[in-house]
Parts: sequence; structure tokens; C-alpha cells
Amino acid sequence: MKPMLTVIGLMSGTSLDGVDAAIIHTDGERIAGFGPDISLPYTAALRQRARGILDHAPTLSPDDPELKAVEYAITRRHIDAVRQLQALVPDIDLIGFHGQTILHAPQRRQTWQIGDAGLLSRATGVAVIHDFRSADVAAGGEGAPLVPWFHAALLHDVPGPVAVLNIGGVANVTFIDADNTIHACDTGPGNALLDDWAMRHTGTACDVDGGLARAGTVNRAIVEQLLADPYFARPAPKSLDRQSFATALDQVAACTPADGAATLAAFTIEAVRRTPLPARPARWYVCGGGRHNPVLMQGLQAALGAPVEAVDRLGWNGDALEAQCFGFLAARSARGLPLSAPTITGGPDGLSGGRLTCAGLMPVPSWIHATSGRRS
Ligand SMILES: Nc1ncnc2c1ncn2[C@@H]1O[C@H](COP(=O)(O)OP(=O)(O)OP(=O)(O)O)[C@@H](O)[C@H]1O
Ligand SMILES: CC(=O)N[C@H]1[C@@H]2OC[C@@H](O2)[C@@H](O)[C@@H]1O[C@H](C)C(=O)O
Repeated sequence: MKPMLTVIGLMSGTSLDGVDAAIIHTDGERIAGFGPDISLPYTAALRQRARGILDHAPTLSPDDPELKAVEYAITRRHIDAVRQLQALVPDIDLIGFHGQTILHAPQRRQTWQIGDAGLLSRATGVAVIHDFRSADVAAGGEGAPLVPWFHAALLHDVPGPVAVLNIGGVANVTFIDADNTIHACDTGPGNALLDDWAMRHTGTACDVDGGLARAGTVNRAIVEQLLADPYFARPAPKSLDRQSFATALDQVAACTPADGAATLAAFTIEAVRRTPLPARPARWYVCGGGRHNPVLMQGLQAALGAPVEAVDRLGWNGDALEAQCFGFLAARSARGLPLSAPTITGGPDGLSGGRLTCAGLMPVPSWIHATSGRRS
């Protein structure tokens, strides 16, 4: 076994804003350090086409020509990101490629991330681990969130109970108890509803710095209606699709743009507050793009009754964290280590995941664990 791997992690999240790529030095348990990271945005046209695919994913054939074209364009963007990092750090052992989630329905044993791992491996000359969620979903787990093992590795010297909250398109929490048990789930909406609302009313991709929400008044009755969704009464583990609460936009449709934004921001915040956790976190650390929105951060601080800070305060890189995570998970997969757990996704104890793709005649690296998925 090679002791420490140099891995590029790639994440393109539910916000559909682009590709984050980051280098991590890890054996899948310890983190020896991080290398450079970059973000390559999707063009507005690609973002719109990806959104079209996401909106129609439940009825799409895997051979749909537009799906294939968008998958190709997204893969090319990932190849560009990897090549830029390879120009800085040529000796890369492995790539962890999340792909673009277009559908997540674990109750139907379905989770769908698009992206061509074979093309990525051929174009970069590096072995790729991808399809991180399917094994857990096939075994009855939620398949998400998968970031908790990484948060736990980073938090090893931070005493629990502590929570890490990721506010991406969807929001998810990792909770580490005083005895180091890891619990997790998706809390509810993150920025996705706010993004869609801002696009509808201002033509901008998000409510920049919470400007719209700050000018509005929260409609508490609508927030309560939104929180009546059965998802919030379910115990963890549980996970969401980007579109799980898409009808919320209809429920705020009669609000002014500012009041609608304020109400959707309050929905995100209140969903976090009501998330069933085994104990109250002594501190909350926030990552994901939502930590740049002061309305969300101040609202969380007021609602949670404990200090709320951006993860950057811990010295973490809050923008590269998810990409680093999929590098870390690729190293775990290469070693056959678990990616999930009963208290994280509800999947079986000890289950690894991910699939290995080594394109063409590339030899399978000797340090790849025999159970780390099939070669394609
Ligand atoms: N200055 C800002 N003001 C308000 N919102 C912001 C700002 N910067 C980023 N965001 C929000 O952060 C989002 C991007 O967050 P992030 O990159 O964490 O999402 P993601 O990784 O795609 O999602 P997920 O974690 O659900 O997969 C944007 O869509 C936007 O809503
Ligand atoms: C199916 C899917 O892609 N889920 C994402 C999404 O974005 C946030 C939240 O919903 C989380 O569950 C997950 O991503 C993070 C990286 C995870 O798996 O931990």
C-alpha cells in the first residue's frame, strides 16, 4: 500500500455553478495536507442546459441525446480543471470524480450522477474513482450525505458535540458527539430555492450577500406551511433531491421579491434548527456558498443558541472543502474503507463504495484494494 496518495477531488454541486477541483494528500484516514484548488464555473448556457436535464431527469432515458451532450460538456469542464491542477502538481495518483447529480431518490433506490469517468481517465492519464453513492443506495442507505467521514477526519482534535453545516443547493449537517460518533443528514433547503427566486425576480444567479432577503419581512405562516412537509418529521438518516421543495416557490409566489427571499431564507434556517440531532452542538461551523450570505449566517446565529462560525475560522478552505472531500473518499474507496455508516446514511456498517475506471491499457495501481469496485 502506498502510504499517502496525492488525489484530485472533483465536485460539481447541486447549485450547478461549476466544478470545484482540489488536491489532497491522504491515505483515506489521515490528511497529510492540501495542494492547490480551483473553481471553473459553468457557462450560463451550460448551467441552463444542465438545469433542463435536472428538471426532466425522472423521465429521461440514459441514452437521451441532450443528456449525453450535457454529460460530455460537463466532463470536458472537469478535464480542464484536472489539467490545470496537473500543470501545478504533475504527479497525481488518483482522481475522485463525484459527477453532477441530476436525480436523487433513494426511496426508489435511485441516485444519478452524470459524467464520463472513462473519458476523464483517458484525457488525464489518471485512474478515476466515481459513482460514490450507488453502493450505499443499493444496500438501502440514503447515499447522502457522504462528507461526514471527511469532516470527522478534519475535526479530530476539536472536542464534540460539534456540528458542521454545509449550505449548498441543499443543506446537510455532520454532527460529532462527545463520544466521537458521527451522525448526519440533509437538513432541508440550502440556497437552491433562494437562487431560483433571485433568478426569477432579479435575473441574478443568487441573492448576492442576502441583499434581497435583508430588505424583506419573513412570512411566518408560510414558513410553518413549508415546514409541514413530512420530511421534517422524519428521523435521520435522511437525504434530499435538489428539487425536493421546488413547490415552495409557488407558496411564496404572492410575496414581494424581498419578502419571498426573506421567507425562503427563514425556511432554510428554521429547517436547520429543527433537524433531529442526538444532542445540542456546542458550536456550529458552516461551509458551502451559503456561508457568504450574511442573512443566513445571522439568522442561524440567532436561531441555534450556540456560536455559529464559518469553517474558515478553523483554518479550513470553505470553498474547496467538498472537492477535497471527494479526493479523500476516493482514497478511502481505493483502500476499501467505508464511505458511509448506519448513523450517516442508514446504509450497512463497513460498506465501501465508488467504482474504479482506468482507461485503456493503464495498469490498475498496486495500492488499489481488491474490493474497490470494478474496472471499466
Ligand atoms: N455572496 C453570496 N451571497 C449569497 N449567496 C451566495 C454568495 N456566494 C455564494 N452563494 C450561494 O452559494 C451557492 C453555491 O454554493 P456551493 O458551491 O456550496 O453549492 P454546491 O456545492 O453546488 O451545492 P451542494 O453542496 O448542495 O452540492 C450559490 O448558488 C449561492 O446561492
Ligand atoms: C445526491 C447529492 O448529490 N446530494 C448532495 C446535495 O448537496 C448537499 C446535500 O445534497 C448532500 O447530501 C450531497 O452532497 C454532499 C457533498 C455530501 O454527499 O455530503
